[in-house]
Amino acid sequence: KTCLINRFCKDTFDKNYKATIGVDFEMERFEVLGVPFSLQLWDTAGQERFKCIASTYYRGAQAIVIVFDVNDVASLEHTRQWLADALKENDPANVILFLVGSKKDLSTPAQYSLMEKDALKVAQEMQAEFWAVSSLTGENVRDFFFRVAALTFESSVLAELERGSARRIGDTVHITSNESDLYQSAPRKKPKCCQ
Ligand SMILES: Nc1nc2c(ncn2[C@@H]2O[C@H](COP(=O)(O)OP(=O)(O)OP(=O)(O)O)[C@@H](O)[C@H]2O)c(=O)[nH]1
Repeated sequence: KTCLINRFCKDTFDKNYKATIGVDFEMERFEVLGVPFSLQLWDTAGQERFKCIASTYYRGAQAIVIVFDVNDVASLEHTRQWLADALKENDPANVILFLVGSKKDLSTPAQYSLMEKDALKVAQEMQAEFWAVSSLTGENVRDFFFRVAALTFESSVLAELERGSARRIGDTVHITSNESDLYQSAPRKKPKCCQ
């Protein structure tokens, strides 16, 4: 997870493993349809002993990205448990899910296509979008995060529209302007007979 975020946010790759302790945070700015939009990326720890700290940061996520190693079947199996943990803190109806297979550079095309079948099944079960990436080569990393930004932007706009329409339904609309205001841009001339 850390390598994936570092590839996208800093365009770097470090092959030395440093476990995330608790949680790390990055912010990336986008412009979607000309509108500035920031994505906060919370990189939570995968090691069992730090899980308890990490899980306190799951709440309120707009998108959940579950990452596994495409060369490790057990890590794909484990994604169901990660999803269950993340959904304890979130309403599944309000969250966008991604299943991401990492380290694609380490698998041969034959190995990859075997694994892809299983990953697509799991993704379908989860109702998640599946992406395979390599943080080492950068394959698919930018496209993946742009997709996350596009879908979270869309869900923010929809949520804002819903809040707006709820306000309109409950409100009473007072019309306070007098007739003359309505014609400000083109004042009516008095008919000749009244002058
Ligand atoms: N070849 C290859 N190695 C990778 C790739 N992504 C990560 N690694 C290596 O895998 C190890 C773990 O990567 P991290 O990104 O730190 O894993 P993590 O999920 O953040 O781990 P935790 O912080 O413990 O949750 C590191 O040694 C990385 O160099 C990749 O795309 N290709």
